Amino acid sequence: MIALNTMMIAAAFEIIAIIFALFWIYRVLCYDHKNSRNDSTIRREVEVMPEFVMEFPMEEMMPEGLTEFSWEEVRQATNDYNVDNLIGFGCYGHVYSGLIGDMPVVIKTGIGYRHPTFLSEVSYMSSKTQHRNVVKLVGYCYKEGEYEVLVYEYLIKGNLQDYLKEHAGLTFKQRVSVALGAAKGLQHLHNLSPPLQHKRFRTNKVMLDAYLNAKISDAGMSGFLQEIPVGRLIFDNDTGGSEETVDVYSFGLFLLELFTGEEPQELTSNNDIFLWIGELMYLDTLSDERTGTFKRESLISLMMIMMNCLIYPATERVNMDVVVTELEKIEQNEEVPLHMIILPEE
Ligand SMILES: Nc1ncnc2c1ncn2[C@@H]1O[C@H](COP(=O)(O)OP(=O)(O)OP(=O)(O)O)[C@@H](O)[C@H]1O
Repeated sequence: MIALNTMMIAAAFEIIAIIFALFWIYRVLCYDHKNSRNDSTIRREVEVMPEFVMEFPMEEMMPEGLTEFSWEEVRQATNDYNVDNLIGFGCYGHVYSGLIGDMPVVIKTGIGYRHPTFLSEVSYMSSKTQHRNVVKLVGYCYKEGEYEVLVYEYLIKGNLQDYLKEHAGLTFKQRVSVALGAAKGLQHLHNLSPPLQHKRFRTNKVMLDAYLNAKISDAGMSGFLQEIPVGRLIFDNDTGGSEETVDVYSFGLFLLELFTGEEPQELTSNNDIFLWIGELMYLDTLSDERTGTFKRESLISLMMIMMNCLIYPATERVNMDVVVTELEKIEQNEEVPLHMIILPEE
């Protein structure tokens, strides 16, 4: 028993040493001093950013490729806004599940909020968020000054945060695949021109379909929510970054929650980040019980990605292209070679 403990502690120290070494090598090699701005510059940018910036074209246009549902269709789909169909209360309004025809949908009712540019916002949102890892906006229902409703595809396994609580036995490989799906969704948003930031990315903004494919929800919603006079929403993530680096930071926290099953803590320095990421070493020693087997180098690569997402100053953070590439490598590393798959006998 003592020997086992000593081995576990030695393994833990070995991993810490490797991570620190890799991290410092990375910093020396990759830090772009010329183009870097320090954190206080970025903080100032966040402070002076106008609160109600609109990120979508202002001219009114009819949303293309979206279905316009009637008030009656929405009323029937929600069983007359029956409490049994109510699945949550979001910042935007009440959220219902229901069926329109035979299509399962999620209906977000923005009643009470008045967006004079609703149609152009919806149009913009839909055109920018068409990706297999982004929850699909299928339609809307709108009458100026009276009601506004967004209709999304329904993802049967709900949000990742709740799913993790009920499925602690999700394997390492499944978690990597969820992480990769979510990363690709964010990568798509960030690579748009101009880039679209999610701004409220976290585990409850990632939905899962029946096959555990991850899709980001509320992409492009920040424009809507900025108009709601609740200060908390605007700079939900004041972790010292602006533009896409805020989402990248959130993605680092998302990974920590996904792989530890614990809610993210407040991390205010690189030291805090090291300490929490270090906790992942327990996954190494407990691998069989909690998350199935996986290779140690995959865990180390994952910890490196987390560190590079969470690092201060924000200008040193990686972008989502790098995150996707690195997660793909981990996924391939965890793949069972074809010749090792034993097929059941006929
Ligand atoms: N497309 C979807 N498929 C399945 N469930 C969904 C979908 N969209 C939202 N939900 C669920 O509906 C509930 C409300 O979601 P919503 O995103 O509107 O608000 P929230 O995340 O609870 O809060 P916030 O307003 O801060 O975003 C959550 O339980 C969420 O998981």
